[in-house]
Amino acid sequence: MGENIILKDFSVSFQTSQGEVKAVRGVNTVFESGKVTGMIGESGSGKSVLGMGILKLLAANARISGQCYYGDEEISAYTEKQMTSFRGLKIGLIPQNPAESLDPVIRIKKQLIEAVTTHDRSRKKEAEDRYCLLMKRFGFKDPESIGRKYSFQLSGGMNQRIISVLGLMCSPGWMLADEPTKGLDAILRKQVYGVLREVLKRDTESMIVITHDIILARRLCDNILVLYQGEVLEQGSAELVLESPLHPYTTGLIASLPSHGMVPIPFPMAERSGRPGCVFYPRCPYGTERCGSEKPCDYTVPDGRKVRCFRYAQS
Ligand SMILES: Nc1ncnc2c1ncn2[C@@H]1O[C@H](COP(=O)(O)OP(=O)(O)OP(=O)(O)O)[C@@H](O)[C@H]1O
Ligand code: NI
Repeated sequence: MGENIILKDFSVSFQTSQGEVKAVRGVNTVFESGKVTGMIGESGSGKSVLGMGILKLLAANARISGQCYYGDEEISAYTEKQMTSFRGLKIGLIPQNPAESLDPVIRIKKQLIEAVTTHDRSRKKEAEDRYCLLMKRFGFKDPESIGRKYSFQLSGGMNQRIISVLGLMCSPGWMLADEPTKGLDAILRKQVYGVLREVLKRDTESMIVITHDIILARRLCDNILVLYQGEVLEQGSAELVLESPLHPYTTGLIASLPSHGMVPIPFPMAERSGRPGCVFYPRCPYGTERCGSEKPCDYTVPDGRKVRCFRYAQS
């Protein structure tokens, strides 16, 4: 069995000229080894920052507080040097934008081999074998001829598959996939979904998937985290969270899906803004005076979910 990834009061803020932006706030969760955990939530809710925060791949103005553990190891305390050998080896990344993640002036094969040889030069032969095996598995019948090309000579779908191979080159126990289907049409979405399924079947059983695609999340994930303004408002089994949501925000998110009637979540009420309480209070149909003045914590309900809402507080 592999290691769990554990976050304790994990927060990320950015120092900007307009002041501090709190992108991720007080996240407590366990990403279970052997399971697929999905992160969902509106644009700007902090999904990518949380994912990249685990790998410490954040802009220079970012500040992390709280802890991130990989098993017993506190990786949030790692130096950049330690982090460099950790990334790729333990957690492979399928990043949001494949085109930006491949170097346009280095041939495909060279880049992919280097993913292994930067960690250990003696593994060149092994890397070559793995390259061939993975490329074939991802649908490239002739890995050598594709390997001589540059990323700009390939289609978006091909680059997406190559970036998945890149993430898998070092055989990491974990994969982190950031919006693997963003901006893709239905056919490519299906292809990427197939790739993730394949990765899960053959390479790693532990995965974090960031997505807007709730249908993908329902199909692929065992567990779900629901983010809103940098906070995890509900977490638990994907089936429970997506089929019978508890938090008013999750309920709203599901109801706003085309398949569920497209009922939008209400706009924030101006008179409720700027209060110190729950982040969702300005938009919440159940908001009470207490919600405006006090922050709820993560309440565990009998089915095992954790919900950050006073409606689920034990008396
Ligand atoms: N370098 C930065 N400096 C300042 N703010 C930042 C920086 N990077 C991200 N943010 C802010 O952090 C918040 C969370 O961003 P993030 O990219 O994690 O959202 P997301 O949930 O992944 O959205 P999307 O679904 O659109 O990808 C946003 O408000 C964003 O503007
Ligand atoms: Ni994102």
